Amino acid sequence: MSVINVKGLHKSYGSHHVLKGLDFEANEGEVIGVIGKNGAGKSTFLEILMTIKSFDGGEVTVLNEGVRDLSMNRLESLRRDISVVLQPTQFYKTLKVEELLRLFKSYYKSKQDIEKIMQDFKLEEHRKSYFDKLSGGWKQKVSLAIAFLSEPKLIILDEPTTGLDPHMRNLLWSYIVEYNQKIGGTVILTTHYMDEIEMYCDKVMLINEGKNEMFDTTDNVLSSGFNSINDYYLSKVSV
Ligand SMILES: Nc1ncnc2c1ncn2[C@@H]1O[C@H](COP(=O)(O)OP(=O)(O)OP(=O)(O)O)[C@@H](O)[C@H]1O
Repeated sequence: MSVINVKGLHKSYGSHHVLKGLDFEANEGEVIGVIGKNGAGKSTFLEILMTIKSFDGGEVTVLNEGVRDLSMNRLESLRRDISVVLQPTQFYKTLKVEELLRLFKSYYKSKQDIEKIMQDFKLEEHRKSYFDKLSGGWKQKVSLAIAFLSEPKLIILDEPTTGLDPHMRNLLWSYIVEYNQKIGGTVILTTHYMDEIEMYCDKVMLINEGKNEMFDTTDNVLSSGFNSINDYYLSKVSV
């Protein structure tokens, strides 16, 4: 089943034309990595899928809803099925980890057991820590736990593992993979780590010059004569 369908997507910031007719599709249960050099438009693309950024042309359908002309009610109901990891905001600062999870549980009207989430994400040792005082990796873990609280159909993650140590990176990926396998949820993420794409993603899209220069399975890319996704990237994208 199609979860996201994008056709001919255009997005400009003033006179800066960032996305120039991008096509994309995600089906239920797929893990898709979006790659491209700095400034290629990856975050812009993800934010459009998250329904938090407008666009100038093309069609974007998320969970069977065309997102351009949705009423606020329909948009809110659509957003309930999508989890995103956003940059932590000011208000996180004054809350402890456990309080934050309880707050989002009530916000999402989630039936998930906070204790179980806390165990799954191994957050117990920081239960009483203020979010603001945690290291970057721990903040990422808490943000992911929050994302999984709502049992979303779709998870969109912008560079979820940037700046994390290798163990933390593995741990985050194990949560993503488990969510994907247990619930059959769809995951779309950006990363600059080509090894992650190779190990964990079913498909990969390369955004270059505002378009999907390549969108294929990682297996197909590797069997087309490249030793790694990193080799592919280096051969296709100029500095
Ligand atoms: N709100 C904005 N206003 C103006 N220009 C913007 C805005 N957001 C992004 N841009 C520009 O659009 C282009 C694409 O940015 P975007 O953040 O989508 O790229 P990216 O591929 O995610 O980059 P990176 O890998 O560095 O995170 C960049 O040139 C950026 O400067």
